[in-house]
Amino acid sequence: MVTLDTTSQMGSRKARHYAFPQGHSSGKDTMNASHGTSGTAVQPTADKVTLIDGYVPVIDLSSAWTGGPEGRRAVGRALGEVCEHSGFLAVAGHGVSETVIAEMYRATQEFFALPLSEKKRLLADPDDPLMRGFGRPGSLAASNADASLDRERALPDISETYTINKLGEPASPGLPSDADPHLKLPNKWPELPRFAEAYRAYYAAMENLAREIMRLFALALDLPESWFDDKIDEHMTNMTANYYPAQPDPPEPGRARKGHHSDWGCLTILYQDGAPGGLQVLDKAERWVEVPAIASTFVINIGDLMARWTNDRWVSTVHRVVNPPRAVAMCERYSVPFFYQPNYGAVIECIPTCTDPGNPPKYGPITSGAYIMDKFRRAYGN
Ligand SMILES: O=C(O)CCC(=O)C(=O)O
Ligand SMILES: [Fe+2]
Repeated sequence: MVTLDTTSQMGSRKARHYAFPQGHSSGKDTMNASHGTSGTAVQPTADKVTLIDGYVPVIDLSSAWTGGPEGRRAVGRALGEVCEHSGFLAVAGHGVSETVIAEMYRATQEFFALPLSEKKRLLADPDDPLMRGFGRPGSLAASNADASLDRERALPDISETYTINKLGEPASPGLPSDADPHLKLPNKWPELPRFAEAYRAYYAAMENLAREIMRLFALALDLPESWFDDKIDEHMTNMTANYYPAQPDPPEPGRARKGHHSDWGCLTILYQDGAPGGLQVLDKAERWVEVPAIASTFVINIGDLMARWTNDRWVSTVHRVVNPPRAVAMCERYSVPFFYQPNYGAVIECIPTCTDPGNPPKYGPITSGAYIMDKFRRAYGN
């Protein structure tokens, strides 16, 4: 699948990226198809929801689609347990077309391969609270509640980003009249063949998956299955492609591909390729645990807003993206998170089943829109 020649690349200082294995574009959806992912492929079995156990387990969603109410409850239970423990998992059986994923990945590689001057033509409007287009340098670690802004901003993440949001689409969700009009700035599309098409198709697939996962989350929280529906039907989700360039020279001490942080929104659905210098999560013993890229799965994690919504019953776990070891420093990496963010006006306040007399609500109400805009200001200074 993925082969790495670590002996000669430092000499050539030539960036390496992960090619699709032969036959990938057949359009067939199989559990073993792969597009730059590595690690063990997982095989769903009819009678198991948890395919691989651990701090970041692999959960098979198939029973939620095919197993009737009992299947949905079983998957909901499994998701709920993980969300209380690590808040990080990989999902198989998600139903997203391999072709849609492969097209998004191809488009992503093509975009970041453009000359910097071309990418800068799509630079995010400084007034855009959601930083759509080619992102400014920034530091995710600066968004942490306890961060020293000056220190973190002096050590920006070693990545490039490109972001779209549904609010920037022609038929975009409504906003209250007092909302910042810049939220409606249009998405910035590169003039690359089939790029916008690939991104829109992938975004739509993520919207479907996220909505379904929210329904399973409702079951996990002993809520009616449709409880979240009217809070996410006009969601304002940023989909961000991350490009982590090769590192011919050792990075400045203290700088990482992405500094440690927790995600801000409700849940993140992450596509990651299997290149070295990847994702790690902090476990309960404060050890960094690698999150391998497993073929045909997505990583899912809970964000701060969901932790707040559940009165901290569910956890938003700290993670980071490390620099590659020097022996493979010429390996580029790509990842594409879909940061699911409820409707602008959705009021996030303690979910009724997450409190009782001995466990009062810890946080006051806040709207989804105000919350996310504040996080952006911290990380990118807008
Ligand atoms: O690149 C990754 O695997 C994760 C990136 C990430 O954590 C983020 O963009 O919030
Ligand atoms: Fe993250």
